[in-house]
Parts: sequence; structure tokens; C-alpha cells
Amino acid sequence: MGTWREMPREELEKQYSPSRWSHRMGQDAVIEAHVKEMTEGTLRAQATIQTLLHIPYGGGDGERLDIYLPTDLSGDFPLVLYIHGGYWQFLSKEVSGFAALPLVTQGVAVVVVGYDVAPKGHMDMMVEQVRRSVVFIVQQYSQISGVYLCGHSAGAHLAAMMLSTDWEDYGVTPAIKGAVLVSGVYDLEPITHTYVNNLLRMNGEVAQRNSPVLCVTAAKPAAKACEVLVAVAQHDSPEFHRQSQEYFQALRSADWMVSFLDVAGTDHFDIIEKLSQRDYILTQVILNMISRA
Ligand SMILES: N[C@@H](CC(=O)c1ccccc1NC=O)C(=O)O
Repeated sequence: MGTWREMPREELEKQYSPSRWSHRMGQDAVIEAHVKEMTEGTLRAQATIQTLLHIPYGGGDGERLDIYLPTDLSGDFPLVLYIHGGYWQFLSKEVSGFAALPLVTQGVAVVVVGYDVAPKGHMDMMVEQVRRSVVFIVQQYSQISGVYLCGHSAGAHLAAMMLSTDWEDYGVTPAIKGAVLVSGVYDLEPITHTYVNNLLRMNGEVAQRNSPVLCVTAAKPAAKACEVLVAVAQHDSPEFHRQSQEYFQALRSADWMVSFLDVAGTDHFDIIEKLSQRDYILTQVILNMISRA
């Protein structure tokens, strides 16, 4: 197969339609099941965990986050910041707390960040909002022993943008010690040639400055201690595999501590849904990253 530039639009749109690659269900069913699974998992988490919901990190309506707290807050604790997916136009923090339980029970605080999806939000704004949420939590909680980013799909893109943020511009030095990037998009240009851009309305310039693969910076000393995992689902499309591979290579060339995982037996949706399970490989990866740091 040639590169994405040589694909007819129809093929390119298929490559960027994750629901068309699931081996479990049809297109509409897999999305419906995804939303149901995440919603139920979030409700389960909220029923059992002590939470602080809808905390503003900025002045905008959409600039709020949910905090899932471990029971013992007497000492320092690690914090996982979860960034939801949905092609920068679907989903919300309200259905994105499903991963909290197995982490919180191990003493990890989980923050689920909300951001303004399109059409209200545009790409620069979403990236900026997530940055401000990071600034807010590190200023708010002095007991954080390390920040671990976890993002899915569009959320993995936003998490990756955090890795190339110069925090000096924000007056903080967040101790970002790990990042788990799941089924992400790291080069936005192909997206601008598909239906995904109907609501996003990115031009080439916006896509370029918000493409993590184009703004990988040589790892600074602090970042050398930051472990990154680029994970992709076995049943993600070839273009999603290429995106993950190329971003992984770019990080490695820039001296980041990065590994790559093709998660067997998963598709674009259950690769993240399973984070509600303690014995799932990605749950274990996050907990191992935290215990090694
Ligand atoms: N057209 C997209 C839709 C999609 O990606 C999506 C839709 C609803 C909720 C989440 C989605 N994607 C990933 O998180 C697809 O083919 O899957």
C-alpha cells in the first residue's frame, strides 16, 4: 500500500474510521457499546470512590475536571491525568472515569480532564485547555509525587502535545514521569483531508503546529526520566499503526525513554475500555511505571 497521500479519499476516510476495523461488532454497535461501557464504568467508579466532581481549572464552562481520590492522602501520591478521546468532537469527562477504580485502590489519584470539543472548541484551544489543567493540578496539590498522562485516541494526541510543551512558559515544572498513549493520532495532516475535519475545520497551519510528531523536542534532563508507552490496538487500521510507529520512532530518535506495544486481541475501543480491569495489560503498565519511578 502507498502512503496516505496516494489514497483515494474514500480509502483515507476508512483508515480514519476506527469503528470500521473492529472484529467484534459492526460500526454503529461498537460505538454504542463503547459509550455504554464507559458510562457504566464511570458510574461504578463514582459509586465507590471519593470524588471531587466538576472542579473548575479555568473560567470557561468546559474547563472542569473530576478527581477520584485514594482513601489515604496522608503522604505524597502519584496522579494519573486521563484525557478522553472521541476525535476532538465526541465524549466528555462525564463518561471517562471508568479507569479510576484499579488505580485509586492502589493509592493513585485519578484526574479526568474535560475540554471543549468541536465545534465549540478548536484544536489550539483544546491543547491549551489540557495544558492549563496540568498547571492547575500541580499548583493545587503539593503532595503529587509524579504526574502520569494517559490518553486515548484524540486524548493520546493531546497527551503527546503535553510532552512537547515548554512549561517554563507556564511558570511551573510539572513532574511528568510517564505517559501512556493509546491508539493516538500524532500527525494531523491526513485528518484534514477527511470527514473528521468537518467540525474541526483545521487548516494546514493549525494541523502542523498541533502535530506531536512534528514538535518532538530533544528530551530535556527531566524528560529523560519520563517513561512513554505508545500503544496501538491489533485491530486499529494500518494508518493508526503507522501513526503510532512513526511517533514512537520520532521520540526514540530524540532520546526519549519510549516503548511500543501492539495490544493483541483489541480494537480501537476495547483497548481503552479494559482499563477498568485490574489485570489488563495497560492497567499493569501504568501501575508498573508508577512503582518504578
Ligand atoms: N467515525 C468514528 C467515530 C469515532 O471515532 C467515535 C465516535 C464516538 C465516540 C468515540 C469515537 N472514537 C474514539 O474514541 C469511527 O469510525 O469510529
